[in-house]
Amino acid sequence: MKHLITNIKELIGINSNPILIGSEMKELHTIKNAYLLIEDGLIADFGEMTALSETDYDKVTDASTSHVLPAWCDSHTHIVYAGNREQEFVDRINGLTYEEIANRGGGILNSAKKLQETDEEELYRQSAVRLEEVMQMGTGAIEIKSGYGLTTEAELKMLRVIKRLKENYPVTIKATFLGAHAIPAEYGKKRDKYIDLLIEEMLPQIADQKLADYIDVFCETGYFTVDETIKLMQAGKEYGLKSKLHVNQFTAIGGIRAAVEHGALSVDHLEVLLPEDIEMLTKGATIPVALPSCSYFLSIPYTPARELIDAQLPLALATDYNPGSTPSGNMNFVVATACIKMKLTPEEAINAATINGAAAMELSQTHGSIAKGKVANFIFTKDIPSYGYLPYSFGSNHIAQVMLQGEFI
Ligand SMILES: N=CN[C@@H](CCC(=O)O)C(=O)O
Ligand SMILES: [Zn+2]
Repeated sequence: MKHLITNIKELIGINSNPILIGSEMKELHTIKNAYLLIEDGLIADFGEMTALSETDYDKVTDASTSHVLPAWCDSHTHIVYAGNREQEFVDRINGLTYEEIANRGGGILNSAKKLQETDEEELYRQSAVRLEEVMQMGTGAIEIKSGYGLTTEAELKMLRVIKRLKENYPVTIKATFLGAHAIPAEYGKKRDKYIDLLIEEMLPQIADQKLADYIDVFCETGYFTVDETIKLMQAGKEYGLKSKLHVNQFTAIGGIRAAVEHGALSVDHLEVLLPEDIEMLTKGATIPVALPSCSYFLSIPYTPARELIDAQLPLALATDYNPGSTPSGNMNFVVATACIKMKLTPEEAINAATINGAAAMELSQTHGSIAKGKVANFIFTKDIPSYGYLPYSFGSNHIAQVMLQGEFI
């Protein structure tokens, strides 16, 4: 099946590099008045309209009112959860902090209780609604974490739901095991017993059933220590799982050094960064990932993204869609907020949300840019004056249509 898209106002994100680093992120290559040829769900060709040679196509679509860019690659989400935490939102408005709510048994443990009480079918149904919502907002590849189960049974349930979503939707999904999201209350002072459960009971079953691509740990004061994080990264590695870590959200305790030294794929959050953390990142290949919607929702500092890019590091942007700190999966808002609050240029923000997001999921050979052979995942915009208008005119929906795997959804 050959589908030709003609007269594209501007085709955006033409790039064959697997990741863009530092000043490279400023470049966003485009072609004005372009065509795009899609064959069997992949990009077969593209170029200027004037270079298009006459051939037979099965379908032709005129895109003369659209800018076309790669679908978003959201490398950090927790979209499989049960219910919501709207009450905690109101509690925070009334003066409690995220930490105070967690210390009273709210937060992650609140979501874990809800998820344990929800059957697998209902959990799938609620999660599928969220996945469909983010696809309509332009997301074509997404990472989804477990971590609201915190028992073997409930963690496996979450990961099976992710597997079913993978099978049923035309969006590329990577699954991450985040059993080390919080210590369940019943383990109290016996935290070592919970770490043993993660390593000796959960990991082997998850690996045996091929339910996860990565392992994650919430390395943070009050959650998991650096030593525990290292132990879990090493255990994951024995089962072939690279790490993608939650680090430096509230405090800088040395998680970044551990991540880089143990070859983590990404370090995510980074709202609180010390100069030595940035220095450490320049010595390794671990990708920093910023989550600006989380900063927005919790009123915590924004990741110093300018400093990271100016240190010649790559940067990826993701949503962190979850019920507690970021009940939003809108990558368009993430891109706009990165420009408005973190001083990224529109070019840097779009690159961070596409090709660098793909790299943070090891998908950049197939996703995240316009290049021959890549999956035909695109956002077709409404009639806007330029791609910079997307973050500038924040909060409006500028998407006319989304194409995933060569089909309009
Ligand atoms: N920080 C850790 N985990 C999630 C939020 C957890 C929650 O509040 O449910 C995050 O990435 O922000
Ligand atoms: Zn998260």
